[in-house]
Amino acid sequence: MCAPGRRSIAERAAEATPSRVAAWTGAVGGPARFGKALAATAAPSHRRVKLGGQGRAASTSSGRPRIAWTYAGASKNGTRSQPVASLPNDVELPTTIVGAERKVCRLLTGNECVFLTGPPGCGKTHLVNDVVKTLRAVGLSVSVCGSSGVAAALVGGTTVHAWAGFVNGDADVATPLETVLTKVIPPAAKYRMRSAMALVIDEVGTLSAALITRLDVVLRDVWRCALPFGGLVVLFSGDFLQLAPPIGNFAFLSGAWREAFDNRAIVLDTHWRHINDRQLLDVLLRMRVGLHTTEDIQLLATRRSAKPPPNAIWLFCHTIPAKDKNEEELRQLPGPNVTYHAQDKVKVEYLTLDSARTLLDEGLKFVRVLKLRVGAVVLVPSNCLAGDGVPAGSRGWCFVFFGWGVCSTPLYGLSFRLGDLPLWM
Ligand SMILES: Nc1ncnc2c1ncn2[C@@H]1O[C@H](COP(=O)(O)OP(=O)(O)OP(=O)(O)O)[C@@H](O)[C@H]1O
Repeated sequence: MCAPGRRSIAERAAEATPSRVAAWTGAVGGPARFGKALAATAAPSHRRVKLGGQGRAASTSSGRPRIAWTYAGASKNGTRSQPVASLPNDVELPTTIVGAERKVCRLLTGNECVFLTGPPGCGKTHLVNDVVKTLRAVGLSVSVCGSSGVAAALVGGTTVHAWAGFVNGDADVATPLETVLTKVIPPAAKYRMRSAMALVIDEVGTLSAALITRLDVVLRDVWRCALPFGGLVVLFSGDFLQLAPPIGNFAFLSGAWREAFDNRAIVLDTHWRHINDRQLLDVLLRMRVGLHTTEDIQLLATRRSAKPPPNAIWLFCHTIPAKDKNEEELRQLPGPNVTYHAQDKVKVEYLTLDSARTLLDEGLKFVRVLKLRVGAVVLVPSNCLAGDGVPAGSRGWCFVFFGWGVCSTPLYGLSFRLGDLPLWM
């Protein structure tokens, strides 16, 4: 029962359902229905099984009836009576999407898990972003994660740990499962897991097999379904020939991985990043598989210099020396600092601004206060400007700062050099 004037979750879900989606199906159930889900393991081509519960038709302002989530009575664990999202059967993909994007979207909406891989710069993250955009546009609730804060930022998501509510980080992989389920994972995270129709994880190569296994068993419990990842359809993307997990075994050694993907993968093979430098691309591709030649090493050695040019990018293994170097370079530039303060916004109901701020600060490690000066070199860390033709990793420099009306934060302009063409932002 809802208090007068307050709308039920079913009504709110129905209103949030875009008109292009025929229905969201209610899927809740008690232990008696669990057997159905277990039986479904024998039919992998139709992986997701509705666990029962009463889908309730709710009409919207347009009068179109929709089916939305409902509760199906209380269970021993109160949170278990929360609704579970499930993929609609009849998702209609836009005719404009083609190629690999179409293939991945068709597999996912057909309840097939997808592992997307390929060499560096072949567009895995780019494709993941496109797929997420398309699936959301047709009304699916898609959770997006990266294996690290930076990987998450590139796909506009959160870390896997944050999404799953592993608030103690990797410690929650080793803690007994029952403790993690009952005492660690907050209700908000369980709600998040139950609300997702698809889960996307980019840069999965650096996650350990133990983490994948833990995620799998947690989702099986939260969804009350014995299928891999509880029946949640997943898109994992990454390249196992780039970085190994810092701790533990490769993710593909997890039993859940084999159950979800077997040996199947979609492999991208168009090289976008070094498209204009075939020689470097060949060296990198040989290094990736450990087949680099003496000539490759000699070629890379020519890039070594006792006196690096002023525009060289410095790489550090740790944040503190990188920050110190940035400060040092900034001090050498003339003119005053122009300071920018990050402004966080919350778009979801289950987070307060303060908790979102803590999550962003801890997870993404982006600076809260950024100081720049005219002449400072900047680097685009994500594909946020890809729509303007500026790929991730592009370098630019601040050439002027504008004051604008009564705004206290000045606008700034950047010039990015792409080949010989300066692009003014
Ligand atoms: N289909 C595409 N059209 C245009 N540009 C693309 C396309 N796919 C990728 N790119 C560009 O190529 C660059 C590399 O893409 P991306 O970062 O997605 O590759 P990746 O395979 O994820 O790389 P890595 O393995 O290093 O993470 C990006 O700048 C991206 O904008």
